[in-house]
Amino acid sequence: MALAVGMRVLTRSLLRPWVRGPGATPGRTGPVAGGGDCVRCFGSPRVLVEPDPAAGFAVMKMRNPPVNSLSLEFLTEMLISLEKLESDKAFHAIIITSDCPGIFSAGLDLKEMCGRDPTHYAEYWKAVQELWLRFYLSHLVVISAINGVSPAGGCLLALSSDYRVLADNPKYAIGLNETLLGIVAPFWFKDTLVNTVGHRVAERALQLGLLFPPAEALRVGMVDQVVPEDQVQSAARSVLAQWLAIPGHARQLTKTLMRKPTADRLLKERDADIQNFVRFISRDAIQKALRTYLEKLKQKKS
Ligand SMILES: CCCCC/C=C\CCC/C=C/CC(=O)SCCNC(=O)CCNC(=O)[C@H](O)C(C)(C)COP(=O)(O)OP(=O)(O)OC[C@H]1O[C@@H](n2cnc3c(N)ncnc32)[C@H](O)[C@@H]1OP(=O)(O)O
Repeated sequence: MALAVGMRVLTRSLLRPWVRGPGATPGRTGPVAGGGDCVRCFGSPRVLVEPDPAAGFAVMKMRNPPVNSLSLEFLTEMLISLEKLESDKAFHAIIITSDCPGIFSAGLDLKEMCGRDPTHYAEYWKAVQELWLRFYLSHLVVISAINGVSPAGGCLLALSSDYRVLADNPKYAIGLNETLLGIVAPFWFKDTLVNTVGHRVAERALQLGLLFPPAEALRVGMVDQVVPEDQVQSAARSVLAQWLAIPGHARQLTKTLMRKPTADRLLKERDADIQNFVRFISRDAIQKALRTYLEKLKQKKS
């Protein structure tokens, strides 16, 4: 409920053309991060959408610096952008990528899960569930152009796409590393990983909290393609052509056939999953582990 209200408010206030000016009028020209002009860009403070309706797709750029951590506001903005693209018949696909150099996404925002009250934890978790459900089941083709490190929730986001292209940089590790933080990946994170890499690889990766560098990620099937860093976006665009050449209804029904049983499990147990998360994250020992982890991240700098 709170999420729905939050989304309505954000829809009105945030979804606007990238350039100044009222309303979400398409067809304007404005500056793109990194220079140049972007015709018809729209988005919100943390999500830049570069649509190419003639080609049938849009690039969704995450820009929640410094590390694209998935805060409640950021999740909400991503959902709104996705919804907008899904409801426009001109779009059949999106490429999701990052605008933060070297980081695809640092995963869930630890500050949303630390030192807050149970109502906040419940609202946050509902938004996390929603993002996964919407991306995992989207009728659009979703390609991840992974141009940075992507632990935990960042990896989940990538795993929710239909195809993953990873930049070949040894720093760009990807995986569900929750156990390293002293927390546990929920069953739907686990199911998404199992569906991608199989039971044995997932079992080992989850227990050890493995973060796979590109060559390893490709070997175990965590990503579909590894390309030189400067070719990630072009490789994602190339592969998109193959996906868009398939009759849309057949591809969409097949995607649903493959993914619905996994999503249904969460849909059936959604409230229980929220309660479970709130109980788990509120434990003193878990709060302590998260604080220590955040502290370690800070100390790393000094
Ligand atoms: C039995 C049933 C159980 C049911 C349980 C249910 C649920 C529990 C499970 C919940 C699932 C959680 C999944 C997650 O996604 S948890 C998040 C995991 N993420 C990480 O481990 C990544 C942490 N970050 C890093 O490793 C690095 O920051 C980096 C991404 C590699 C980037 O490194 P670098 O470029 O050197 O940047 P800094 O480390 O200096 O970070 C800059 C700045 O950002 C803050 N930060 C980093 N990550 C996060 C984050 N995930 N959330 C919030 N903030 C983050 C970092 O603290 C720095 O802040 P300051 O500038 O203020 O110091």
